[in-house]
Amino acid sequence: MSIAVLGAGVMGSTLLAALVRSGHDPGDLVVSDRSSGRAEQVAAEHGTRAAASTAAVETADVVVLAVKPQDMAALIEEIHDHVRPHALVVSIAAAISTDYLERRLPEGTSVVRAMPNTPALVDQGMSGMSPGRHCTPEQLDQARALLESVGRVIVLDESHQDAVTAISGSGPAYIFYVVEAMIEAGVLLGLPRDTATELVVQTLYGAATMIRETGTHPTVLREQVSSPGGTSVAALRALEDHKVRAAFLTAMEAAARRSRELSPPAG
Ligand SMILES: NC(=O)C1=CN([C@@H]2O[C@H](COP(=O)(O)OP(=O)(O)OC[C@H]3O[C@@H](n4cnc5c(N)ncnc54)[C@H](OP(=O)(O)O)[C@@H]3O)[C@@H](O)[C@H]2O)C=CC1
Ligand SMILES: O=C(O)[C@@H]1CCC=N1
Repeated sequence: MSIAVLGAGVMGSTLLAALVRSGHDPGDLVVSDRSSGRAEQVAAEHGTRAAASTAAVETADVVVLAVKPQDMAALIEEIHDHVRPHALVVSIAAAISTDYLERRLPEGTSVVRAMPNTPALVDQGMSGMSPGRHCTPEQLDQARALLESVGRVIVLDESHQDAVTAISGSGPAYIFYVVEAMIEAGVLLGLPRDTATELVVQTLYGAATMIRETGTHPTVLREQVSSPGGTSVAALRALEDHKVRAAFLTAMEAAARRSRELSPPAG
């Protein structure tokens, strides 16, 4: 199966690397970018080919659109006459609906909208995907296999994609922000920065592994850490005083709203 990745930025290059790691023949993979130098550099790193977007899609069974939402209209116009009749188009762009893609691609083109995240770089990604009108079950499986090469995948109604973008798409940014803040706190408390970093990163990794492996509700896990009258409840009281939980709710509402704002009209 031949796959073209259009856009060799953070996500395009991450997906390309993962496809090679998961056993795809690099000869079946081609990457393009607005900057041909960037496409060639990314292709060389992974032993794949680089080409112009038009040439890349001419031989592709699956076309991955990995450009920013603002660049999508121009890219689709560019490739419109070159997409193969039975190709599957998978867009990973925030805010771009399947309806928008279907109206601009040749009539009947099969489309999947997906929202992965950057932990795909270490095969621990989380993707939510939604099929378009013409996507067959086999093509949905094809898209699933592609995204499973970088982590977990759920299929859900497209009406939830702004929420997926706000939670798991942008989610790594919030987690890194919390990690930064905890490291800074460690430095404030007198720890060397590398010691603070090791303590925080392993704590995050351990806590995430516990949630995943025990299946225990996070509230129960938090209660297990919180000794009566102890240190954890003192810290959690301060987080409540500063309305951190409310801040997270507001933040993710803002991300979903931004996703809706970025969404161009379908017609
Ligand atoms: N970063 C993330 O965490 C996630 C991003 N996404 C989505 O993935 C998409 C890509 O994001 P990201 O990788 O971060 O963005 P980047 O800006 O890193 O990568 C996009 C690349 O596409 C290039 N490009 C622009 N127009 C074209 C074109 N017409 N043909 C070929 N290449 C083109 C850009 O060039 P130039 O630099 O010149 O603009 C850039 O190199 C976005 O739509 C985003 O919403 C989804 C999930 C997570
Ligand atoms: O910030 C963004 O717009 C993109 C979409 C999800 C993660 N990064």
